[in-house]
Amino acid sequence: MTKLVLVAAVALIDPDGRILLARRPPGKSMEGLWEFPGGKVEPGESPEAALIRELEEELGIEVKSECLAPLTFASHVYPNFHLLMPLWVCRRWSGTVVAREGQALKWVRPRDLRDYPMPPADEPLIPHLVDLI
Ligand SMILES: Nc1nc2c([nH]c(=O)n2[C@@H]2O[C@H](COP(=O)(O)OP(=O)(O)OP(=O)(O)O)[C@@H](O)[C@H]2O)c(=O)[nH]1
Repeated sequence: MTKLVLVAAVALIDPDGRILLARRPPGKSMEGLWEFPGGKVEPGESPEAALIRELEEELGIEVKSECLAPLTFASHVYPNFHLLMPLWVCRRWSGTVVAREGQALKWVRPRDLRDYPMPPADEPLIPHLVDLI
């Protein structure tokens, strides 16, 4: 079996029920695709801690673990690895979302998510968000 990669991701939801997508920058794998904020879980790190760290690094916001609610997960075979990606939802954070890594950001209504090309692992997650909001 190929390497299992654990990635923690979140649907941040604003008071209007829109979800934050971030665009993968040029030069990265799957560049230009829109994804949920998050990233790889480092050895010895909990998935929640990894997500909280990534949200601070990428978006400059502070999230408390109590404000993360598990929603669903993606399990997807990419050519070089198997992605296992739990998806949390979060409606409460402190600070203002800013693109700290120069990535494009967009708040998107669930029914419009299909207008934003996402990595193939993410597509099965969309109906869960449509149902939730
Ligand atoms: N954050 C995030 N990553 C996702 C999503 N969907 C998806 O397939 N991924 C994949 O999960 C991995 C997350 O890695 P990362 O963001 O921490 O690191 P990276 O892009 O620097 O890694 P890479 O360039 O080695 O792929 C990437 O391979 C990314 O393509 C998603 O919705 N959010």
